[in-house]
Parts: sequence; C-alpha cells; structure tokens
Amino acid sequence: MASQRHSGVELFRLILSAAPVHTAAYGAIAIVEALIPVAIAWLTKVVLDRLGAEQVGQVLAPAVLLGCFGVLAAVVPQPASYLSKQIGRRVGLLSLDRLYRAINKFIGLGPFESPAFRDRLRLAQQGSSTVIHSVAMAFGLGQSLLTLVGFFSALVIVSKAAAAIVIVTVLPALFLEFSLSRKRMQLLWDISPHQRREAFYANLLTDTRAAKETRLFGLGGFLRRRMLRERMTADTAERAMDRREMSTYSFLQALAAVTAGGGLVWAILAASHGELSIGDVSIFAAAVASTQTSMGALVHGIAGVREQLLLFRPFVDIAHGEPDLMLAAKPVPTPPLGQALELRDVWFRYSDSHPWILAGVNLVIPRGTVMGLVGLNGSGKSTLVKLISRLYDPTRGEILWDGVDIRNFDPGDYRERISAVFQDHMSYDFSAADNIAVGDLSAMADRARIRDAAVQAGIHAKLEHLPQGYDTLLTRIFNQEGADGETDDGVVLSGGQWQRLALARAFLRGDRDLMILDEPSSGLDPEAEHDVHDRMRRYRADRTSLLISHRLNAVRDADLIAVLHFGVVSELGNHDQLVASGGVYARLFAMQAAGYQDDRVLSIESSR
Ligand SMILES: Nc1ncnc2c1ncn2[C@@H]1O[C@H](COP(=O)(O)OP(=O)(O)OP(=O)(O)O)[C@@H](O)[C@H]1O
Repeated sequence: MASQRHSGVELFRLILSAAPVHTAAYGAIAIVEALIPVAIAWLTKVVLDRLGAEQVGQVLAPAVLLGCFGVLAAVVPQPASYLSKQIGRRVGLLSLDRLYRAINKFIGLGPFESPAFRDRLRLAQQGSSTVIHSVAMAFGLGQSLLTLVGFFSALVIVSKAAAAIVIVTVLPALFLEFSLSRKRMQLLWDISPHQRREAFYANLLTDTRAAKETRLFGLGGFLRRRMLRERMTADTAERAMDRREMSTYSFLQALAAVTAGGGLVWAILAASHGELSIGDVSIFAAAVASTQTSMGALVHGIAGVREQLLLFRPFVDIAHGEPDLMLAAKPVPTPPLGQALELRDVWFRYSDSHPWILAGVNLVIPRGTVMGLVGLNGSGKSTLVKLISRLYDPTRGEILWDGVDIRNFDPGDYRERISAVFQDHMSYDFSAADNIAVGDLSAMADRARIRDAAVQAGIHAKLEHLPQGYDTLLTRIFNQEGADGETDDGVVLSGGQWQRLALARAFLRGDRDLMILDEPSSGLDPEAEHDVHDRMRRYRADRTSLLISHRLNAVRDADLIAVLHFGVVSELGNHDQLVASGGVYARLFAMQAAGYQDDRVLSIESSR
C-alpha cells in the first residue's frame, strides 16, 4: 500500500512536470463534463413536472437551458480528447526520457545480464507507455465521483430505500474489481518472460545477422514454432483471466439490471398511486441507471488506477533505483596514469551461484608498458578486461590506479582515461564516419581526426571509395538518400573491415592512458595484422596497453606477457623468458609455430 502511494505520488509529479497547463485545463473540462448529465436529468425533471402541472409559460427557460447543456455535452468531449492525447504525448516523452536516463546511469553490465531485471525493465517500458491511461483513469475517477454525488443526491431525495439498495449492490463489485486487478497484475508479471522470449524468437527470424544460419541450418520452422509456443503460453494465461473477468462482469451486470428493473417497477407503481410525479419517475430512472454506471465506473476506475500504479511500480523502481555498483560518496578525480595499474588479489565470479573465474589474480601493468595477456578459452581474459573497465567490480580484492582503488573514481571520469577494442565489438548501423566517431563523440564533426584514425587502422582507402565516402551508411536495414536524390542501399563491410573500424574507434581515443585490445586482429589477414600491430606499436610507444590475443605471434613483442591459468597469473615475463621457462606459454607457442611450419616454404626461403 505504501509502495502504491509512493508510485501515485511519483506519477502525479511526473504528470505535473510534463504538462501542468494541459492537466489543469483537462481537469476543468472534466468537471464540466461530469456535471452535464446531472444538470440534464434535473432540467428534464423540471420540464416534465411543469408540463404535467400545465405551467407551460415557465417551461421555456429550463427547456432552453436543457438545449444549451445538450450542445455543451456534444462539444466538450473534443477538447477533452485533444488535451488527453497531448498530456499522453508529453507524459510519455518525459517518462521515456527518465527511464532511459536511469538505464544509462547503470555503471556496469550486471543489470543487463539479469533476467529478473530484464523482466522488470519490460514492465517498466510498458508502464511508461501506458502512463496516459492513469491520467485518463484518474480524471475519469473524479468525473464518476462528481456525477455520482449529483445523481445520488437526487436519488436520496426521491427514495432513500432505493439509494441504499444501489449502494449495497455496488459493494461486491468493489471487492471483485480489486481482486481482478491484483490478478491482472500478477498475470502481466507471469507472462512477461514469455513475451520477452516471443520477441527474441521473432527478432531472430528477421535479424540480418541470424538470417545466414537460420537459412542454412533450416531453423525457420523451429524458431517459428518456439515463438508460437511462447505466444500460446501467454494466450492461455490471458484466456483464463478473460474467462474470470467475463463471469465476474456478467454477474455484476445482472445484479445491476435486476436492481434497476426492480426500482423502475416500484417507481412506476408509486407514480400510479400518486406518490411520485412523472418528473420524479424520470429522474429516478436516470438516477438509478447513472448511479449504477458511475459507481461501476468509480469502482472500475479505482481498480484501474491501482493496476496502473502497480504497473508503474517497476518504472519507479528503475528510475529511482540504487546504482548497480558502488559509487564513491566523494569521487576523487582520476589522475593520468603515473606509475601502474595493479590488480591485487582479485577474485571474481558472476554471481554466488557461478564458479570462480578469477581466484586471486595479482598483476602489475607499469605505465608505458605493453602487457600481453594470454590463456586458454574461458580462462577469464575478457572478464579481467570487464573488471578493469569497471563493468563489474571484483568480488574480492582491488584494482588500483596509481595506488587508488578505481571504485573511488567517478566511472565516467575513469573511463575517459581508457580506450578499448572489445572482442565482441559493435557494428553500428550508422555512417562510416559515425561508426568511428562514437569512439569519441567530441570528434563527431572533426573529419580530419576521423580520417586519421581510419588511416591508423588501415581502413581509410576502403571508406574513401565507398559510394558516399565516409557518409555512406554501413547497413542493410536503413535506406540512404543518394546524391542524385534516389534511395541507395547501405554498404556491408567484411568481418575484418568491421574489425578495422573498431580499431579506428579505439585509435580515435588513442591518446588515453590505457588502451585495452581484446583480440583486436582476430579477423585480419596476416598482412593486415602485421601492419596494424606495427602502427599500434609506433603510435602507442611509451603508452600503457593491455593486449589479449590467441595469436601468440601478435603478443610476442609485448614488454611483458602474463598467462592466465586456472584463475591466477601462472606465468609472467617477456617472450624469451616464458619460452625458456617451458610452461603453458612455451607449449602454446610451440604448437602454433609448428602449425605454421611448412618445409616446402622453408626450402624456398633457404634457396633464395
Ligand atoms: N556474463 C557472464 N555470466 C556468467 N558467466 C560468464 C559470463 N561471461 C563469461 N562467463 C564465464 O566466465 C568464464 C571466462 O570467460 P571469459 O570470456 O572471460 O574468457 P576468455 O579467457 O576471454 O575466453 P576466450 O579466450 O574464449 O575469449 C567462462 O567460463 C564463461 O562461461
């Protein structure tokens, strides 16, 4: 209940910040709209009574008023509908902004890899998009209340007993509506994972990257069936809910009809005995029907608002949630790296139920050195990169930047000092220039810097010769308007070319204190790889770099090479030292070197 009140306050604040004037105007119109039916019913009674009493001369004024209210009733819904849509748009925009601001505030990856968070996020997205219903419902609630008070007063005047009966018949409706709204919310929560999975399969069926495998492996039918199964599971749950609602509402409607019918028979009999006037019968009939309708709307509105508040709850949770990783109360500025980045007894697992990935890593990366990091698949190299980038915090131990735990820095400030190429780098459906510029948004309008970064990464010649040069869209999912005004298709790059773009992105921020390169050349041909590493060596001379690669040839020139094995750094030294020590590195290097050995090539080389 307290949480609902909290959501209610938040919602109220959101609406008032988004559209204060529109909301006030809508409120005023809603009051007028609510009172119109009461006025019309009362004026009808007056007209009928005066006609019955043959006071024809006194009929004109209420009749004209009746006409005016009729015109008002016809006109008022139009501005109300416009205002309600406008409030909806404004509130929708503000809530969208707040939700995604909150999402952008997450420091690390944890929330994005949590299924429970993703379910909550989906409900929050739903809650923010249906926020307008809460506005309409809240006003509808107020309107129903006003209409109800008006008609109920009229009913009390005509017959207190009838008023009491109407009240009693509404109580079960109140109880049943509340129970239904609780169940509806539970239903939304229950079917959310199914809806997410359905969207996932639907996306796979249309995703351009997935299209190759789905076609070659004939996965279309398999994925479609899985998608339908998720939809059917959600449909089954919704059908059960619809049935429950159908039987509940049928019962409530029957109860209302019986009360109204019984009341009308009583009123007609009373009128035939002269206890009620014709006008009384008319207002009684209108009052019973309208009281029931308004009470029904009121109960429905209360339950609806409550349901919307429940739905709004995940939005509030996310928008005002705690940070996912610890934030220093008083962050210290991140200084340029002066001495070293040090991992001190770092332990890490993704959650309490996951195994330890790192189990006491100790590693010092002195300023100005190129540190190679090697290890078998799954040994935790990329995990270590995530920890250094502060996408996760160590479960135990600390990462020190010139002796200061990186948790003491503002994450954005700290990351400004880092450049990176991730193993699973992004390929944005942007133009070639924007694909590079996202590495440093301050270079968005600086073509010279973008071009330099592309030259460093060896992709400039390719980009320059694209149909619209650097402005060519690298996509097949959006159209681009060509120079001749015709629509051009975007361009698709090869895997290695995309990798060079990711490298260009990192080069754009190549002056940072630490450059992390996680498998930066896995997709490059040997010539390109040699070329890129050569440039990098020159460009990054005297700067600190962490280079991860399975191609040991690419790391052999590193100042230091660390081997990550069974969660710890098991070997550390330069290439010659590690080869001489005969450990894991030496074994892996020998295997790779043997794989490249071809006696025929060697004999050609020696005969030259
Ligand atoms: N988000 C995650 N949640 C749970 N486990 C994860 C997650 N990411 C990675 N892992 C697990 O952590 C272990 C280390 O993965 P990581 O990607 O760090 O290894 P790696 O050394 O970079 O491997 P590779 O050489 O194959 O790239 C793996 O066993 C993997 O299953």
